[in-house]
Parts: sequence; structure tokens; C-alpha cells
Amino acid sequence: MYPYAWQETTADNGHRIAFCGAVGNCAFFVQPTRVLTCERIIKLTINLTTYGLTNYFEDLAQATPELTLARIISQHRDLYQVVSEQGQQLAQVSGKLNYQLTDPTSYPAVGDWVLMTATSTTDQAVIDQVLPRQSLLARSAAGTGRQGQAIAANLTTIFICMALNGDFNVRRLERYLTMAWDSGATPVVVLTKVDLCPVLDAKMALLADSTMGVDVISCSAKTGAGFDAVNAYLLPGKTVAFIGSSGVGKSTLINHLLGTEALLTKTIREDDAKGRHATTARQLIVLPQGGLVIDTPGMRELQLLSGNFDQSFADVTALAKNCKFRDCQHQGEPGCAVQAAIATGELSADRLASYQKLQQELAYQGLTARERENAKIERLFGGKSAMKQVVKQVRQKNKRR
Ligand SMILES: Nc1nc2c(ncn2[C@@H]2O[C@H](COP(=O)(O)OP(=O)(O)OP(=O)(O)O)[C@@H](O)[C@H]2O)c(=O)[nH]1
Ligand SMILES: [Zn+2]
Repeated sequence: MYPYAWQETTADNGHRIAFCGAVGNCAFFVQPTRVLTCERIIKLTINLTTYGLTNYFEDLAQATPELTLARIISQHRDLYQVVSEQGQQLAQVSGKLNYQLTDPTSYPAVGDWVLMTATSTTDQAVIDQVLPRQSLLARSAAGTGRQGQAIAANLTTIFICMALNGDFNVRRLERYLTMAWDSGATPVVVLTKVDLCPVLDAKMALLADSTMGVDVISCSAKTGAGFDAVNAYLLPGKTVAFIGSSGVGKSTLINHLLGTEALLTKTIREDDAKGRHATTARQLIVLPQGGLVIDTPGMRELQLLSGNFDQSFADVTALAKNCKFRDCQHQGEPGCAVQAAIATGELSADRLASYQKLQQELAYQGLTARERENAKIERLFGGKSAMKQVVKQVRQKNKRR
């Protein structure tokens, strides 16, 4: 049971009643400070707005009243923990849905609203439908043979965290922004550890082009600066996520939002001791102020699966519209407006290189390992026979030595 899920009200007999959203169907008669006895167990209804339910999903669910609306709050492989009005329970995708879902990113993810066949909360439920998502953060699942993997669904805001010390890297930020814009959620850049940065203005200037149109917050866990600005996004019913490299301070921020340092870290330690069971790992966290945070293990380091360059590289894509050739690669073709902008200093060469690198990375996505290897050979040598030629020449050169 998690303290954040406790709700209290006054019973007819004047006793305080406390109930726990995480359990859902237990009620204890308590005095203001301590539990006296569990006099009876009653069926409670969970208010799903606490879990971010909006009219959009409510309306979608009403079209199929025979199924139960639920939100995925954690996932362990094919097993999901869901919350419905009846409480929490485990669920699995139905055989029919499993057959229908051909794209791996269509499988339910934490944050998804699903429709399931109603069962007692002590039984495992069956997920029949994943409701259309308002946003989806997906990553490439390299080496798994899968094209991608859904990480978190229905996020309103994605906080891209980058520390202002050694972690600071504009090119990496551009990668995260490209991915975040593509998800359908709105990215917000959070620059952490501002207490360790004596040159904030200079660092902000380096980010200016890449963060055009994006809110940027600088914060410090040491001084508390900037935390209120992050908090302002956590309105009731909004679901957010924090992404960024390891050690930038994501957990520190989430702990702060939870309002208690111990809560998150303690839970993680408890889970570790038990071997991290799916039922205990909290991945969708209800904050006291009403917002929700999704923090899944897969969220921490993300590989690009798809990108939206029109927003993350709006300057480059706007310039490219004026290139003479529609398929201009901006690599020295005549009439290239992008190269012209670099020549005048309007665009930095580093930013174009970052754009091209991300585009190349994406072009590889969806290819098999062999296709990817061939694409690389094509790019580096202009084809297999040309590569063989180069290899032959190198061998001969080495022999002569
Ligand atoms: N100086 C300073 N240190 C910070 C700040 N925020 C976090 N830290 C420290 O940075 C370290 C890493 O912070 P975490 O919150 O665990 O980082 P994380 O991003 O959650 O890391 P992962 O869990 O590995 O993804 C801890 O020792 C924090 O105390 C900050 O604003 N200033
Ligand atoms: Zn061009």
C-alpha cells in the first residue's frame, strides 16, 4: 500500500474512513490517527479521473459498454497491472487481440487505456482492445528482431532532462527532441544541476537554435530552483515522463514531485529485495498534486525509432524547401539553400551534421541486420563490389609492407 493512494472521508457514525486506491475494495473504520479495526470490507469504486481519465477515453469506452475500461499502470513482459473502477488486477492480451496486433508498438504499454472483459479483481483480466492513443513514446528494440517497442502511452508532456555539467550535449538533446515531438506529446527541456554551472547564459545560448518553440527550465535539487516550474505542468489528470541519460537527476526530480524523498527510493529497494516483481514495481505514479508520472525501466535510455524533423529541425526543413532539387541531400549539390545558409552563418554546420546523422539512423530502422549492413556498405563504399575492391587494395597494400 502506498501512502499517496490513501483517501479519507467521514463515516455516518463520525469515524474517519480511510481507503486505499491501490487495494480498491477494502475499507477500514479508523479514528483520525490509527486504524481501529477492519469492521467490514465493502466494494469501493475507484475514481479513474485520479488516473488521468478524460472525456476522450470515456467516450470511446462508452461505445462498448459490455467491456471494462482500465489503464495500464505497469508491465512485466506480457503481463500487465491495470486499474479499473473495481481496483487493480493483472491482465493479459486476449488471443484474438494478440492475433490482430501485427506491429509490436501496437501492444499495450504503460499509460494505455484498454477495454477488458470484466472479471473479479482476484482473477486475471483479458485485454480485448487498446483504445486509440493520444501519444506514444516508442523506441527501437535493436537486437530483438522487433521493429520497435511501445514505452509509454498517452503522455501530455515529456520532460527531456539534461544536466548542465558533463552531460551537456546539444546533439543528444536534438535526438531526444526529434523523438519526443514524434510521440505526439509536448517536449519540455529540463536543464538539471544548475548549481554546478557557472555559465548558464552561455549554455542557454548554445541551445537556442535547437530549442526554438520549446519551454526550457533550469533547476537544481540543491537549491530547489526551477522545481515549481516543473510542478506547474503536473495538473490533475496530466501524464508526464522524464527521459534523459543516467545520473542527470530524473529520480531526484520525481522524488521532489512526490513530496517525499523516501517514497520512490524505498519502493525500489523493496522491489529489489523481492526480485522486482511485476506486481510491486510502480511505473505509473499518482502524484499528490494530481498529475501522473510514468517511469518505466525502458524509458531511461532510448534509441530512436521514428522522428519528427519538421519540429525538431524546423530551421533546416524550412531552408531545404528552397533547395533546387527536391531530394537534395545538402552535400554540395548546386542550388542548395541549406549549404548557402551555412556559408552565411545563418545555420551551424554542426546542426546540419546532427540532422543528417539522425536521418541516417532512422533510414536504418526497420531494416534487418543484413539490410542494415548492406545499407552501410552502400553508403561507405557505393556498393558491395566497390567494397570488395577496396578490401582487395588494402590487402595488397598490407602484403607489400
Ligand atoms: N549538484 C546536484 N546534484 C544533483 C542534482 N540533481 C540530482 N543530483 C545528484 O545526481 C545523482 C544522480 O541523480 P538521480 O536522480 O539518481 O539521476 P537519474 O537521472 O534518476 O539516474 P538513473 O536512475 O540512472 O537514470 C544523485 O547523486 C543526485 O543527488 C542537482 O540539481 N544538483
Ligand atoms: Zn540542399
